[in-house]
Amino acid sequence: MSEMIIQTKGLTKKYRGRFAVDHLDLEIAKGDIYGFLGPNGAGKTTTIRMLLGLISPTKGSIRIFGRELHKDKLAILRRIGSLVEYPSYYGHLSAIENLEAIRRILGVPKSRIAEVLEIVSLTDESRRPVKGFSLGMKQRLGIAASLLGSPDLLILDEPTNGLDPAGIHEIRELIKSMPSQYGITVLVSSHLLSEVEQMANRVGIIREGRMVFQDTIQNLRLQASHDIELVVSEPDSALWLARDLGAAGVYREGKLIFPSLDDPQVAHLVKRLVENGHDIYRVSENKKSLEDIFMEVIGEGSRS
Ligand SMILES: Nc1ncnc2c1ncn2[C@@H]1O[C@H](COP(=O)(O)OP(=O)(O)OP(=O)(O)O)[C@@H](O)[C@H]1O
Repeated sequence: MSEMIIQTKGLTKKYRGRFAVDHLDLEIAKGDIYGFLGPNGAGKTTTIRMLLGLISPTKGSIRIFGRELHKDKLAILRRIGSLVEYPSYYGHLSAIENLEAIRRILGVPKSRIAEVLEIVSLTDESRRPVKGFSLGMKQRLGIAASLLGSPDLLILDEPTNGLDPAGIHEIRELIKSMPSQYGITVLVSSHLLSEVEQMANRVGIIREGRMVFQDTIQNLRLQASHDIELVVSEPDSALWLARDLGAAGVYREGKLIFPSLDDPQVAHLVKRLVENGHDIYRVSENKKSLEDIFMEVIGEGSRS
């Protein structure tokens, strides 16, 4: 099994008796781009604040880089870069000057500023006052700042929130390069699956503080049921025959719809229908989009 970078057990945060985060077991391995998903108010920011040691858990444990966060906080945090909500800058100062202020606090070499500006493709704009930057450029500058300390782990809270499609694309490409080019593991939160599905290899979905799904995106797709749709010559009697065979379906918009039939069941059903004199015009699979599956998982599905 690959090395765990973040592992929480029963991580819980209560505010005035209400669970903001409820017994969360996060597992993020080295090299992951982990999409941390959930609707607004699900508990993502609260979880991230606990991971960064900004607030204490009510209960549960946090291990980062294999060590307990509360025992080795400073050593662990030194290896984490983060961007939580909108970063604030001195608007009248340039990108270089803003980064210089942070560099001094961190005590890293001056040469690191040019390196991080290069990584986020802001080298050409680095002498302009930040107040003229677009939101996407400001977010990239925030990521540059989080990279100054050469972190092993990057934690980004909704980095694409409020960006236009071009800005989202830039941040996505930047995040995608982190594990492969710089060996950095990434935790990125979002309330939209579409924003993380093209960059994350694993996702954790939370709803009302609880983990409802944690696995690869491929397995998220697989776990969803696919409807099998049949168009036949005599739908009513075909439906009865299918019921006798144990396949409960419905007739809708000219199609017989059967949820969750596996391949042998489909083959058996088709065979028996043909044997009983039915003409079968079409057999198709209605695959749900990843977004449909996500909405179902977070309990906002219109079809379930
Ligand atoms: N300091 C606080 N005091 C009381 N309740 C809080 C506090 N911080 C968060 N909460 C509550 O905890 C729950 C989770 O909030 P959190 O901000 O972690 O969600 P989120 O998933 O990050 O959502 P968003 O994307 O809207 O920030 C919400 O119901 C919120 O109202």
